[in-house]
Amino acid sequence: MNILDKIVARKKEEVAIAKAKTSLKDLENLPVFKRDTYSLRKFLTDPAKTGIIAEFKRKSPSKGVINDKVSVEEVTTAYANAGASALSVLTDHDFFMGHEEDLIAARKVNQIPILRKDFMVDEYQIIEAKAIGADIVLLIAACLTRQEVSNFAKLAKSLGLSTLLEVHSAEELEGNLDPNIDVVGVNNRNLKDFSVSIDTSLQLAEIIPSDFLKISESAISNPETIKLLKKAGFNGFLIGENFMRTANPGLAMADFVKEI
Ligand SMILES: O=C(O)c1ccccc1NCC(=O)[C@H](O)[C@H](O)COP(=O)(O)O
Repeated sequence: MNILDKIVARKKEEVAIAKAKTSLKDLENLPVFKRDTYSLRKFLTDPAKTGIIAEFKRKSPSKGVINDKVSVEEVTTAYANAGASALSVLTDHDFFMGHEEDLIAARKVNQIPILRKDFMVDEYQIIEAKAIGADIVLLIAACLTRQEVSNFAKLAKSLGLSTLLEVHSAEELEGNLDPNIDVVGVNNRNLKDFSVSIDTSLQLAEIIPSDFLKISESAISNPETIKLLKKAGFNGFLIGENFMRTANPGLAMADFVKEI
């Protein structure tokens, strides 16, 4: 079993527990569920923003603990003030030391789109994402069938959420380009063996149809890479560890954006 298989197996158990604890009706009755959402497309194409989707990430399977000393409110507001187009907040507990409460806290203090960074395996999580304050859901092609991608993206659209489809290869891209997807993300990290290469983004950029915005995800650690990715047509850049490994991730982002 590779790490992605393990995460997905655990996620299915967690969803079963969550469903037994909180009904869909209870989620839909929360005031936050009824709010207007922020559009990822709108914020990614705003020239006043940087295109960076800045991630709050305490721990990862590939790096272990990155930073468990900082506050989600302080870091995410500093990211927003540094020009983030959107925020990404991990809500997976077991593998990333994240929590739904982190996203709830980030929502209370930010007025830009927030991605629920988790492994979606069930429609329940899409509804839950809206109920905890997210604006964007992540659909990882490697974890889902084409039918699930299509169904989940349709549900997300009906709730006013943006959908980010994550791919790592041409095979994952082809057949998953559903019209309800807003943005295609190319993950430079192979989630099965943790190898990373920016070339994955550069190669796939050419075959992502122009009607989808595109972002590059993972292993982005210097401004030169952003320049290269922009030239290849990327509208956005998902960055976690490079900021989170410092004592002051918001300041790290502010310094980084001076160079892009
Ligand atoms: O980051 C990991 O080790 C990882 C392992 C298994 C599944 C997913 C994983 N990461 C999720 C991500 O895609 C990243 O958190 C995100 O793209 C930011 O990457 P980075 O800037 O390299 O922290």
